[in-house]
Amino acid sequence: MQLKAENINFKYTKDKYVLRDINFHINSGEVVGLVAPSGFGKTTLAKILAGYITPESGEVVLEGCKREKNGYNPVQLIFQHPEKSVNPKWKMKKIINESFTPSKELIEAMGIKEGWMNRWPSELSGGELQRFCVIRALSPNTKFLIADEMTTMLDAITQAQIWNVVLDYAKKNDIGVVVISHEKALVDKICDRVVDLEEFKEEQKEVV
Ligand SMILES: Nc1ncnc2c1ncn2[C@@H]1O[C@H](COP(=O)(O)OP(=O)(O)OP(=O)(O)O)[C@@H](O)[C@H]1O
Repeated sequence: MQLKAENINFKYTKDKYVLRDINFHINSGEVVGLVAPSGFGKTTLAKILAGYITPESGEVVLEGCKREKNGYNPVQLIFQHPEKSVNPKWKMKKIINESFTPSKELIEAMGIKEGWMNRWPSELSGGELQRFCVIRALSPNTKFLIADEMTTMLDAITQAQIWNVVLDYAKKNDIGVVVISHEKALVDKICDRVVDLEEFKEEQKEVV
């Protein structure tokens, strides 16, 4: 299976392209880094790959898998700030079971404590909450995972624990993982290959 973005052009405002003729692909089971300086459009490309926003031109193709319009999204996106991606009016028990029931082993490996299940999102730390958001994205129907600065706000131990679980799960389930991070050491350590958006820089020009 392959997730592919071809000749992507996108702009938020009419006078400046954020993405210009961008090509990107990832195969099942691959771990691919997506790097570039701040503001280069990494998050924008992540949202396009996940189908959250539509490019002005170009195409995103998910080869070998059908995307249901109102069904589960096989391309899951995890953001840096977990508090923005959970319903504050739901308790953690409901949040973690939103799309599937994760196994006890997975919950334990992620370091989630039983006592957290009855809490509201506002009663957990950022690292505790992010563990829920990561597990929630590891459904059997997930084919690709886009981790957009997923562990940037967390301490080194929590970061390592979460990545160990994600990479182990991805390997066992043949999931492709896109790693968006400013942490070069992390990208170099876990990625099979790295795509640098800066290499497309020459083509990201102001529209006259
Ligand atoms: N909703 C929006 N409306 C207008 N401009 C936006 C919007 N979202 C992002 N931008 C702009 O688009 C550009 C790319 O933003 P994006 O978040 O994709 O970059 P990034 O490479 O992920 O940055 P960072 O590494 O800082 O997270 C930035 O100049 C940003 O200001």
